[in-house]
Amino acid sequence: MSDNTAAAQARHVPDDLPKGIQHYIDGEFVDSVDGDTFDVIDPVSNQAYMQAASGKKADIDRAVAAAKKAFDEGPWPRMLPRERSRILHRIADIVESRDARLAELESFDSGLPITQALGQARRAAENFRFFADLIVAQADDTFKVPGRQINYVNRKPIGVAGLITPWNTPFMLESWKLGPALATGNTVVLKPAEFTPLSASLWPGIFEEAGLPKGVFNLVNGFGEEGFAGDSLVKHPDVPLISFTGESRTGQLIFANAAPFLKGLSMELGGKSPAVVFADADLDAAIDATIFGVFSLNGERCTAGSRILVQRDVYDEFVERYAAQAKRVKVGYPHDETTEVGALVHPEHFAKVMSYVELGKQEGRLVAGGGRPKGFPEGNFVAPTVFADVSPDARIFQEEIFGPVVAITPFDTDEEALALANNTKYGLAAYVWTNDLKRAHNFAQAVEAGMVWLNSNNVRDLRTPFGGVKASGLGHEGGYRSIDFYTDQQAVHITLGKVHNPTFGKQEHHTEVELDDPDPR
Ligand SMILES: NC(=O)C1=CN([C@@H]2O[C@H](COP(=O)(O)OP(=O)(O)OC[C@H]3O[C@@H](n4cnc5c(N)ncnc54)[C@H](O)[C@@H]3O)[C@@H](O)[C@H]2O)C=CC1
Ligand SMILES: O=C(O)/C=C/C=C(\O)C(=O)O
Repeated sequence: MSDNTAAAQARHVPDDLPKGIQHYIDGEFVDSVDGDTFDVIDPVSNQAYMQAASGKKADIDRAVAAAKKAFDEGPWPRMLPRERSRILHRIADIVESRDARLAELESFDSGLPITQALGQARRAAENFRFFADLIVAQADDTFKVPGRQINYVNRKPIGVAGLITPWNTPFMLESWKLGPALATGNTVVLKPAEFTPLSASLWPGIFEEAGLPKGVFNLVNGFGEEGFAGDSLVKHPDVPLISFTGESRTGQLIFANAAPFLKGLSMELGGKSPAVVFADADLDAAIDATIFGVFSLNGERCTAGSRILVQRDVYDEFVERYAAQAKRVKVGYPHDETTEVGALVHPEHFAKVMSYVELGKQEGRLVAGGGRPKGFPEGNFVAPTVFADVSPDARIFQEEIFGPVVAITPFDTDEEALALANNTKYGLAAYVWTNDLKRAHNFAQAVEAGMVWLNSNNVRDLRTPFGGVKASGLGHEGGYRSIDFYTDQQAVHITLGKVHNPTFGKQEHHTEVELDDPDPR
């Protein structure tokens, strides 16, 4: 593709792009040991705009060795939570102060609309600030026990955490893991998604400026497959923890590869979440929220409400109004502040989403979109696409598309709505629209989803857990669940008074412990 194409002319290339993207190991930017690189492309022109270092086992070995040394010998795990918290707050301040630049780079690299990329950059700062506060507020359990014992929980950082992240909102999802892993005193090796390495290349500067000690944060770019960076991180014996966000089938592979090492695993995986609209719902609110729920972040969002189930009494009205609104969603260049849906991340992903759009034309009734939008002859642009009357066994009802494509299906009764909602291998999120309080809560109790939003948009307080059930994940991140994942909780039992030893082997009667040394409470 030449530079004269419409897309190449329309794209906005940020000033002062780095010359190339390197790894960052033990406080230094470095190339791959074998010198290998890969092309990084922008999704508007699909042209390579730079090269990134392609990490393999040797690079992961170097990064893990640096992180292990920083853990075994460095100050980070030994600092008081308050001291680490100060550095994390500084990181949050720096991220906030660079939000516009971060958004510009993220939007250019990933195709996310600039206004949404800005929101995600601010959410990344919030993640650091939240864990900076949480680690100081953390109260560990202490119990007074009969026999003048005290039992308490000693939380300890675990070691080198391997963090493997996807491309849909890269910087923010990296912060999701970096915040708690660092707050709790671990050291890390981050392996960002190969489609979108640009924003991650800003972490080293941010961390250095905030005063994070050398070796605590390490970054290895590259692919996930066997022998490459992701796989090598999972199989490294000195990495006891892997926190992974990505596709369910990648999660299964990582699970298997980590099994021989019995590693701690946190898995945030795919989704095909239902949005259930009952006839008594506030339809205006339900339509606005379900439009946002599947078309924001270009539809490349794990919690997308990509199956909308609508009660038959309002089905025709809903479909008509929904399609009309979907047609008004503004597709545009990612850097344009009025854009609501930008360009999908990569031509491979674009081809996948387009293949589902074509399949949908056989499996459902196309009522909006259906392919490349007018005015965008190149680049990874897909018009917001709506299929109605989709049967529950259709592939577009069952499979995660991860793009701006939604399937709408009618139902009659509450029982049918629940059965349809649960009729998928995934269980990440569910959204329910009804004005009947009992119905809403009963549905929430029964639906197979890690997160449920009732008459509500996808907004999560950082104290609540994020995670899925079934093929959508294993474990939860967020709030104290993240602190639990990134720490060992050692139970310590101590006797303060007289020790009541059992009399085994002394030919005496074996008696119950006597409380002759009363607890002074
Ligand atoms: N549940 C959640 O919290 C979220 C889940 N996701 C899911 O992420 C997916 C989209 O992201 P993708 O980047 O396409 O996922 P992916 O699974 O293809 O890749 C994710 C990361 O894993 C690495 N990887 C691939 N194979 C690996 C292996 N064998 N060993 C170690 N690492 C490996 C990749 O290089 C990348 O960094 C969607 O399924 C989406 O639902 C996205 C955001 C949030
Ligand atoms: O920060 C959160 O609470 C949610 C993030 C959600 C996504 O990244 C997603 O839905 O893809």
